[in-house]
Amino acid sequence: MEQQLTRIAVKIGSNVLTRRDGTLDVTRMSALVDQIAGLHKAGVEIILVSSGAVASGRSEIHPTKKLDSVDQRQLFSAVGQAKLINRYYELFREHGIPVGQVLTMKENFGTRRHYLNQKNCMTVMLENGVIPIVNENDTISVSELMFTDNDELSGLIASMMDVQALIILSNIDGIYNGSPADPASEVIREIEHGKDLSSYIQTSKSSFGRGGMLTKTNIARKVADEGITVIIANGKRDNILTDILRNEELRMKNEELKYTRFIPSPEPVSSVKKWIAHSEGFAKGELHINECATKILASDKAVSILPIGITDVRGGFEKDDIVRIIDHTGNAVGVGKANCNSEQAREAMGKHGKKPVVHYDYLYIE
Ligand SMILES: Nc1ncnc2c1ncn2[C@@H]1O[C@H](COP(=O)(O)OP(=O)(O)O)[C@@H](O)[C@H]1O
Ligand SMILES: N[C@@H](CCC(=O)OP(=O)(O)O)C(=O)O
Repeated sequence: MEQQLTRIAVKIGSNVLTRRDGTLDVTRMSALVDQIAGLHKAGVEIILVSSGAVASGRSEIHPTKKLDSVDQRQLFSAVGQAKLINRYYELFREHGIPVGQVLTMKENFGTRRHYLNQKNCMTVMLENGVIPIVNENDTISVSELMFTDNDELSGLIASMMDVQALIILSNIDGIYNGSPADPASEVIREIEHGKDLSSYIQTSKSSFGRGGMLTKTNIARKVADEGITVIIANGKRDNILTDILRNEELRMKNEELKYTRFIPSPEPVSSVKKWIAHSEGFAKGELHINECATKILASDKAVSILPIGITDVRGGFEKDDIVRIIDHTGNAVGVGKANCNSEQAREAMGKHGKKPVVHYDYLYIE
């Protein structure tokens, strides 16, 4: 066995759990629970990120007047999440496995303190043999507070919980090298670091999904860059999870089994850097750097952002806030945790012999 997987995250997309008519596919859900239960009993710690709240609520409630999209999502998810977690509870109970519900939102990843609180919650669940079932708190996370979709959430969870693999289950066998509808297209089996996939991805989404394949690909790339194997596979196929794990552990070449695997980076990334990598959306300001600093950052050297290389400081930020790093051509090249506030950074800007504005340990270059 090449690599014994001991902790994984599994994301189940809306489409896997819903039938064509939008109702919850309990047969599929039950089959996936059976596989997860088998893996759990074999000693694999599993964090489940499950969509399906909105879809399962939609078939339960029939509003009398027309609702806007926010009202619909809030109403359906409030009803649907209760239904969904109840189903999981019953299905896992048949295997004697306790489950717990974790509802979260984007803001909870914004500060390091909230982030560590969530991490602690899931760690204590795993330590006590409980499977965390995570979903976005759709009832209160609206518009800009929302994750792009649950793929983004699953990436954050995988990174936060230091899993070895993230398995994203959708209703398609993987990423195709063309339109999935074209019979000439094939599933890409392995994706190496740095490969540009944009020309393959269509903007179309499946009927109940939110983000589409593009977000899946972007998230998968980022998570794989942090050293985590990411797999995109078809959750509608029988025994898919069990087959993937066997295949991954033995590194067998099973030609029958199709899925896309993002090869993880061999470089380890510290847990603080992982948090910073996913915190771009919370940036409070920008540090613009000169050409020389840009070149050094792009090299393999471990360097901090020093005031001498900074040409402009934008926005108002406090010490420990997240800031975006912008290169001399105006491109965002990374994110970091500020070592001082924006006033102090402006004061030191362009000067020699000053303390770093972002220390290397708190800097994530994309
Ligand atoms: N190159 C591609 N390979 C595979 N799927 C693609 C590709 N381009 C677009 N897609 C679409 O992405 C969909 C999956 O994304 P999404 O609808 O967000 O699923 P989920 O709800 O499971 O997260 C597929 O059903 C497919 O229609
Ligand atoms: N939180 C939502 C999931 C929405 C979503 O993004 O789903 P998906 O397209 O499966 O990633 C729900 O439970 O309905």
